[in-house]
Amino acid sequence: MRQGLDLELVGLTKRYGDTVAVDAINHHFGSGVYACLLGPSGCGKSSTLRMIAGHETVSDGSIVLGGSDISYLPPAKRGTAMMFQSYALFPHLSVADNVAFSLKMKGVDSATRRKKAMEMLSLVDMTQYEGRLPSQLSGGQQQRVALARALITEPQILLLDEPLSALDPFLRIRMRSELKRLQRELGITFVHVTHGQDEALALADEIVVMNNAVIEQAGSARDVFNAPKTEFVARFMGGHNVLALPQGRFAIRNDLTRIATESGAKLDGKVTSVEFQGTHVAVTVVAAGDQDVTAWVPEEQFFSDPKSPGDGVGLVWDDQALHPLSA
Ligand SMILES: Nc1ncnc2c1ncn2[C@@H]1O[C@H](COP(=O)(O)OP(=O)(O)OP(=O)(O)O)[C@@H](O)[C@H]1O
Repeated sequence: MRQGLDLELVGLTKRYGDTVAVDAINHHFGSGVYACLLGPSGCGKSSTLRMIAGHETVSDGSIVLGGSDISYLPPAKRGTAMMFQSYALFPHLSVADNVAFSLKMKGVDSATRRKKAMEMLSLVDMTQYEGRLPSQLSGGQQQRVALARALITEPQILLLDEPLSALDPFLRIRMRSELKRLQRELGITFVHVTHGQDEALALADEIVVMNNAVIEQAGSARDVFNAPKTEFVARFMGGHNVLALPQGRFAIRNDLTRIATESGAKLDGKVTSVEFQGTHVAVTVVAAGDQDVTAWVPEEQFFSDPKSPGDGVGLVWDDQALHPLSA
């Protein structure tokens, strides 16, 4: 395992003409974390990643790796490596030559290149495909080659831009656990851009949620999911209701919102939809103030007292489950 370095973004800004794509963000990535930059399309995730990689110029602010300002270094001198969404493999080069490519550019001799490329291919379990061309590989295999190619430079930080988006759902879940394994084995920092909440929750030690060019919230996956600070984060992470109550606005998890079985409901409403989801039933209620509130009722409990659209119901929760929202 390599000794990692901390990565710091200080007032990092990206402007394209009049568009502010990244607006003076500050963040500290501890060494050896798996971090996900999560947010909707256009929020500035890729611009942030590309600035860290050096594929996009910094408009303002700086990128500091292990105490050194790398904002103006060329990509190959930063200690970072990037894996692209499209993998960007060279179609005319074999798997082994694709992986060894950056070493060739650096003038490393062919025996050392080959040895190193085979080590990297072994890391991603692809040694037997070393002689194939990219077009002779499946999407998942191409992705492994792209990973090996990025890792051969021994980066401190691996940057991944939507690395799983081209894979089918089954393979995506498999590759996701492989990424996590690789990161653990190498002990380096991974910064992974995604717009998938499930992907971020499954992978990340730390989730950085971006919206409109700024960081809305950052923290451990568990904290960001369990205690969203803004309405945007609560809605974007999913699995939450946003409640407007006399004492303010709050987020509460759907599974901690319950249908009252006796009197004492905190909100009354009418069922508008009932969806069976396997382990639970999602019961959506329109409550006072025309707000939609969804309770995930464990399936056995639901079927012992089923509800249908049009039924009047009460909603209850423990007040400790409410998280005040700042915006
Ligand atoms: N080269 C460019 N020239 C002009 N505007 C750009 C350029 N690249 C990105 N933008 C704009 O900057 C904003 C942020 O884009 P960015 O690609 O960083 O977002 P994103 O969160 O990665 O989105 P996506 O998930 O769709 O890739 C968007 O409004 C986008 O239109």
